[in-house]
Amino acid sequence: MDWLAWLSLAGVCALGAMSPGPSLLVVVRNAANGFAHGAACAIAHGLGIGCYALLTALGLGLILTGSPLLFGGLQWAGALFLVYLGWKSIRAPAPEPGQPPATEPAVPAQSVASAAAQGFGIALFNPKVALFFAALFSQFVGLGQATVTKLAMAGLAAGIDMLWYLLVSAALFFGRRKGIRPGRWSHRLQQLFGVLLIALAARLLWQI
Ligand SMILES: NC(=[NH2+])NCCC[C@H](N)C(=O)O
Repeated sequence: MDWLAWLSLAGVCALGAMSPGPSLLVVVRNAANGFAHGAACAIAHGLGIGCYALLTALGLGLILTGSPLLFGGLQWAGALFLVYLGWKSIRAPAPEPGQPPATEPAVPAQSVASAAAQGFGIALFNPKVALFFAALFSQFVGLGQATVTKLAMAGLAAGIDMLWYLLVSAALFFGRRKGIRPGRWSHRLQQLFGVLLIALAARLLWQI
């Protein structure tokens, strides 16, 4: 993989982590119990993402060596799914001006360990994550690719997710004190995510 491929992988992972969904909800709800809860949830979520991403990269590698034809089919299905995700992100409705962002009730006060368990659990059971990594990695796994490359891909995805949700927890903790709220920028980021996903899928067409 060249540096451009690594860069686009990192960009899509970052925007994937930033897009709203069940994982964000779980981190936000746990962060409402305090920074330690949010951080534990974020770190465990990142670890869950790492396990998932590694299994997906290794699995795709096995499929590619066993049946290149099946892999080709998966790669196309993955590209179509990325276009679909991208389109949905671009078309996502903007928040109404002046409307306060939905505030999530905190989960009932519980231990930091239980916050971590929730983070790990949602990474494994969030259906968006499974499809996302299968589609994304099918665009980057190649024949004869070293296992360490796949490990690095999974590590990159896990690290980015972890960092993002740690930032979210910190922003919620400090922002709540200062009364800062996430604004329109999250909508713009989501649209940028959409464009990047479609560009990535288009790369497959280019390679033929
Ligand atoms: N890189 C990823 N797709 N990470 C998983 C998080 C997905 C999404 N942000 C959610 O909250 O559900």
